[in-house]
Amino acid sequence: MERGEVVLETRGLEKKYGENYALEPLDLTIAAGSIHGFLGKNGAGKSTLVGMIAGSVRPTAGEILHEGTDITSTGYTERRAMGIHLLGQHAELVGALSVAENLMMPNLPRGAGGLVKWSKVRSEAREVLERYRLPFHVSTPAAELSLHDQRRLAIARTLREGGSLAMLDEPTAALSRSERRELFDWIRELNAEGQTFVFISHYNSEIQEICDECTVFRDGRLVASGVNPRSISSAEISELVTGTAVQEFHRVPVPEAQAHLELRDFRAPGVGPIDLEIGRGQIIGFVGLPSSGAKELARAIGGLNPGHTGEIVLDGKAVATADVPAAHAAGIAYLTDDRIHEGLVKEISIMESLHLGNWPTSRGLVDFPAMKRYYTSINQRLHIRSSGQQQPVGELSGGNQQKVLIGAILALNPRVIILDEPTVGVDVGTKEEIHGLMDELTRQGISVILLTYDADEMCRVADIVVAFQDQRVARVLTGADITADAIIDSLVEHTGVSA
Ligand SMILES: Nc1ncnc2c1ncn2[C@@H]1O[C@H](COP(=O)(O)OP(=O)(O)OP(=O)(O)O)[C@@H](O)[C@H]1O
Repeated sequence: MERGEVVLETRGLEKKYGENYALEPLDLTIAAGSIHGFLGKNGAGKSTLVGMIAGSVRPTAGEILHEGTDITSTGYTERRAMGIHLLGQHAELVGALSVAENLMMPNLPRGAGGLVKWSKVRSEAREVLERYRLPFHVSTPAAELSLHDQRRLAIARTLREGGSLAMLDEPTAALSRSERRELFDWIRELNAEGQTFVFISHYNSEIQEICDECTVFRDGRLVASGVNPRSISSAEISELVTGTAVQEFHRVPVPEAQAHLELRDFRAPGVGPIDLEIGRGQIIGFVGLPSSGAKELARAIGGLNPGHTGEIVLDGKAVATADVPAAHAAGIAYLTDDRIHEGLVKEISIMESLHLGNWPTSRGLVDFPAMKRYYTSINQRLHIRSSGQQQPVGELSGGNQQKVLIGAILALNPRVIILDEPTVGVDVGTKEEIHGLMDELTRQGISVILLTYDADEMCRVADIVVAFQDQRVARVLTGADITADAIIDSLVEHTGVSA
């Protein structure tokens, strides 16, 4: 197909759940050889649209044409064979299967009699791993890779499959800067060879860097199309997405504060010894490459990385965080970056999810009015897009699930909160609301430990940044020294690897 010809077209394509539109009737074209961005607030309908194009979500009405052929009733597998691929928001790997099998499925090379040629599976997989510079062993089961590495493997698989249209739904979520850079290099390389992409991201800078054209959705409706993201400013993109001007939140730093959380000769699997003090009402950032100790320490404090020695002292008293319930009892709550496996139970309603394991009671009975009041207050604050408090969280969009998870952490009334990638998957407006909320919590005396791969976010909200390397604290940044470059340099200096 020639560059510029229509590779995909939708006519009156719509999706309703019950009476509610996830996506109103939509006419859209995607040009061959383009990198087409889909932008929009949480719950705007972006994932629904790519799901309908890929064949994993059934439209309520309308048509989808691929290279001029109506594929509306064509199944998901057939669409893959036609070259339509979707990398969804979750890794979508088969945990029990090896890296090689995950990469080569469903088209495993076969010999006479249909027998799988395993040596070929492994050698072809090795080539893909080499091409995408992924240091995995082909025989390792995917489940043994970290969430982060599973994501990289899933990206490599989608890009390897190529075809006429590759759709990437928030592919950079929780990737480090260097991995983003690599991903963009791969995308550009493949695009130069003619590959068409749909790219979904909540980062305006990424949209401006990689997309030729974009379409903007709001609350299930197309609000702008044919937008060249490089011809407008980032603030203008934010305004298109949210419908209002978005004010960036900048925290007034709290450089010093009375000790609140202290770690003394603290050691946990993959980290230590650590001696560290966190002041009351401070936001302290932990940065580090995978296995540096940053995440390991945060998880150990939150009770997710058992087997630690040494002391955690909170408000002058030693506390136990041997597991998550113990950490909660001590007043320490951890917001996971893995909401699918560690966060939410998909079948449970929003209202119940906000109190998972911690239902308010009155005279020994579940206090439903209190649960309802809490739902209302969180909803006023974070604007969860849903059909109501009873909707199962599994039916919410990714960003709205994240809002529920944040609400669930706050319902624990913690004294210390550990936020692991709190704004991944949330739209530009909500991101600023979450930053404002963090600031407000610290003014109430709550201390925050923040992990984020977004250096800009770290600079805007952290009072102190602790850089980890080789399982120890390598550097502490404060005040004007907290800059994106300094954060990246502090990793590069010690490792020679760019962050
Ligand atoms: N199975 C379902 N049942 C009911 N409603 C659903 C279901 N799946 C999605 N929705 C609704 O469809 C709407 C669009 O969701 P979608 O996931 O497409 O949003 P999105 O633009 O991708 O958002 P995000 O940026 O948060 O990922 C949301 O309001 C969501 O709650």
